[in-house]
Amino acid sequence: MATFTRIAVAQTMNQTGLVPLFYHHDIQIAKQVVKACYDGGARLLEFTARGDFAHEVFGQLSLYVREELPEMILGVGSITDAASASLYMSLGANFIVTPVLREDIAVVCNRRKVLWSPGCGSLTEIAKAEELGCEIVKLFPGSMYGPEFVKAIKGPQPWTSIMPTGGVSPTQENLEAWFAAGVMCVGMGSKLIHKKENGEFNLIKIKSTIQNMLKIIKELKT
Ligand SMILES: O=C[C@H](O)COP(=O)(O)O
Repeated sequence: MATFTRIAVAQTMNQTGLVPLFYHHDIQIAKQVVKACYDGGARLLEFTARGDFAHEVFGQLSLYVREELPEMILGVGSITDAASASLYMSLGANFIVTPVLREDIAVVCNRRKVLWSPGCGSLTEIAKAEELGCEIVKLFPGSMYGPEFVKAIKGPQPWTSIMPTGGVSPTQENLEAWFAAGVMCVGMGSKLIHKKENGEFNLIKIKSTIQNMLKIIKELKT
């Protein structure tokens, strides 16, 4: 089960403002990426459960994080049904991210008091998610909507906490636009979890990009 409460997860999302996300089928490589993110200062990580046997990799990763990086809050993404959400919570997921809003997922996560963040793309979906107990909605795909969409939502609903994901980039300009619009944090995958020309993850660049981003986000949040 989760080792962090949903309140602790939400607070860390708010404090650090960043949720890196990635998937890899090889546990050794997955561990290296998580460690690089941790060394860069990230304290949340979403493992996107997109491959066959992803739950087996996640289970091992979850044990690794508990033993070696106990301050890291490991969650899971790309969850599309309640059974998968339950499986990953049993494997230690501290938060559940989903590409779409589904009531069955809300029910099983609320039952275990695990934070869940559903992909939403309209004010109606956001309102429904909040009625179901959602603390932080994922605006997905973020770049298709953009910071102006967030500003428009925060007008009538200043209480809404938003995490754009999909197409978010680590540049100062992009981060400034999102945080000025009022997002709580950003989710970031391909533009952060860099690969080298040979296809291997560039762990040094991942670490330095996160260090740099966290500085920028901290300034934008103060
Ligand atoms: O839900 C996850 C997104 O597909 C990640 O998008 P990204 O790789 O553009 O950050």
